[in-house]
Amino acid sequence: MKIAVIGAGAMGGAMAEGFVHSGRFLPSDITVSAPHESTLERFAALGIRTTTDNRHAAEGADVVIVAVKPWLVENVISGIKPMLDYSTQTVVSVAAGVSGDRLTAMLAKEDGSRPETFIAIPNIAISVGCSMTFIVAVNGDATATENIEDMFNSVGSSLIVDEHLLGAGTALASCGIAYAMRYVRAASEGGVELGFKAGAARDIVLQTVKGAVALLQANGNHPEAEIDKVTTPGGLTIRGLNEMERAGFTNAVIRGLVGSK
Ligand SMILES: NC(=O)C1=CN([C@@H]2O[C@H](COP(=O)(O)OP(=O)(O)OC[C@H]3O[C@@H](n4cnc5c(N)ncnc54)[C@H](OP(=O)(O)O)[C@@H]3O)[C@@H](O)[C@H]2O)C=CC1
Ligand SMILES: O=C(O)[C@@H]1CCC=N1
Repeated sequence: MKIAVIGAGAMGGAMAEGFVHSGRFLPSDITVSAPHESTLERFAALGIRTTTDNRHAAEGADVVIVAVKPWLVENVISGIKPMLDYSTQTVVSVAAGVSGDRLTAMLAKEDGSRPETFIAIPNIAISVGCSMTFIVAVNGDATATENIEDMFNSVGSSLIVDEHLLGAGTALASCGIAYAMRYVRAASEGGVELGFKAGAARDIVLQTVKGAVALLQANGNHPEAEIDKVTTPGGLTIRGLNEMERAGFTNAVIRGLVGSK
């Protein structure tokens, strides 16, 4: 499968790197485009094909991924639309907040034809094969949907959702990875105040978070059931948890998620 990634910033770049590191795709099967040569150099160093011409990138690709800022999607699509072959090429937008209806309108040709079209919202861990990606089949038959799902499953997990859940998914997983990292930062800073050097505190927090994830994935328990095993009655953990809640921990997380939807 040949993939064109239009836009080589944080997300486009992470996707290109992830696809190559997955081992599923040859670097030469990926083409990345961006307006500035300087943006493209690090991809060329990985053997990825690069170009400053979006049309050239899209030419011959089975899947064209649009990974520019939301307000540039229309312009980018109108630039490549005349040479897209809708009978063979699938278009995927990763732009947050650009609806399926808008994409369909942007992509429609004068004869009314439209390509297999998807919205996919990954998160930045796609670069290391650990994305949580939400996929909406805007106009996708079963085979195309399977292909797109397969492509994103090669770089993490994916979930097909109705479009009305996309904002929630974006907040929880794509913005959410930043929120998880903010917890890591906060806990690391706490670790320094408690006496560890910064690097050691970070490593300790990462191993602790890894342990929490591994436990929950292994037994499928609700987090509170695992927390109950840690909170020795009258012990230390419940004092810490209650202090965190007094400072608004759960409320702050939920407000952050709802605020980013
Ligand atoms: N960052 C994230 O975690 C996530 C982002 N997204 C979505 O991904 C999209 C990109 O976001 P992000 O990567 O963060 O943004 P960035 O600003 O990091 O990247 C945008 C990229 O687009 C390139 N670009 C600008 N204009 C054009 C053009 N006309 N043709 C081709 N490329 C162009 C820029 O090139 P240059 O550098 O040369 O100027 C840059 O490489 C957004 O729509 C966002 O909603 C979705 C999920 C998560
Ligand atoms: O902050 C943003 O708008 C993008 C979309 C989701 C994650 N980053």
